[in-house]
Amino acid sequence: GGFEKTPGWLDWYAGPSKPKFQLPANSVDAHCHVFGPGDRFPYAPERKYTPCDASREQLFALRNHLGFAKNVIVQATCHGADNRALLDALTHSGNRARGVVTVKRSVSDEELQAMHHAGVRGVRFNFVKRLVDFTPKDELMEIAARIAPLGWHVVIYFEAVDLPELWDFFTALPTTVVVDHMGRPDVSKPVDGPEFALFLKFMREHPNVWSKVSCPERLSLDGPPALDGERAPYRDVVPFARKVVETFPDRVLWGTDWPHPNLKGHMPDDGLLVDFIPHIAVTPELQRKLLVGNPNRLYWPEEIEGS
Ligand SMILES: O=C(O)/C=C(\C=C(/O)C(=O)O)C(=O)O
Repeated sequence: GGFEKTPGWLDWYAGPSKPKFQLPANSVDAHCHVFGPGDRFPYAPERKYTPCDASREQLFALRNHLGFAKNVIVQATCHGADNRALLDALTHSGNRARGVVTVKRSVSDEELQAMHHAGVRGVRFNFVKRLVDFTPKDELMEIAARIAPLGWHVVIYFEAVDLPELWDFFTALPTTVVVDHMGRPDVSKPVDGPEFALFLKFMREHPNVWSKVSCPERLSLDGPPALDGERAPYRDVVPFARKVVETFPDRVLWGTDWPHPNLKGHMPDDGLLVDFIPHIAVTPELQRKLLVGNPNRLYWPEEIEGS
């Protein structure tokens, strides 16, 4: 116990609004976290920030409030490779949550099997330098080779400037690869410029690569949005997210990123983040792929008729 939250850290938005956008049935919040509570699930000693506690009960209450049917809970760096809080949430979700864990090469096959049974379907490799220290690529590739037979995929979180140096490693991964937050493009650059073109090339040339089009609040340089409901908030992010959704409609996912770790400028109202979706997936068909078809095919394939 006694974990002091990182100074300047904002708690998630209390009392999120009810979205105006009606989520389709069986929609999935495909990127969110549970943190602690610290007295039950201590934060990792090697962490680079200490979050506020964010329990499975609060996550599932938000799911119901927003109108999602399911969650994909992603291990965050503040818990390191200690996945107990995440696994506890999966086992109390009534099969309505799947997980993406962080493991070290020392993880045993029995542990991987137990995680699979609990609903884990992927591992996360984080390359964001403010969040993690360096992990040797051979260790990561060894982990990818061990989880591939389980049918798991690899979630990668990196910054756009690092894509060139990570390119050979990413394109050698033997699994489906899911990119967090479009690889954090610099939205001050043109959407048809060379930087984002490299990310689009990554997806175009590698059909095993998917992307989450989430976290506009992290990418936008607009600052706290004037959410008047009509004008799209985070307008500088919209062209980037629309480009990915419309170019690769069958390989995109969306998530709230609740409880939004490491946000200091403003904290988004999760209800208004849901209202952002129609600005980036502009037809009901694209919305259904983004929110229902794609995440259920990837995380609940056993529930799809004829699968
Ligand atoms: O929650 C996110 O996806 C984004 C962040 C943090 C993490 O992913 C993490 O700590 O694992 C961030 O950009 O600070």
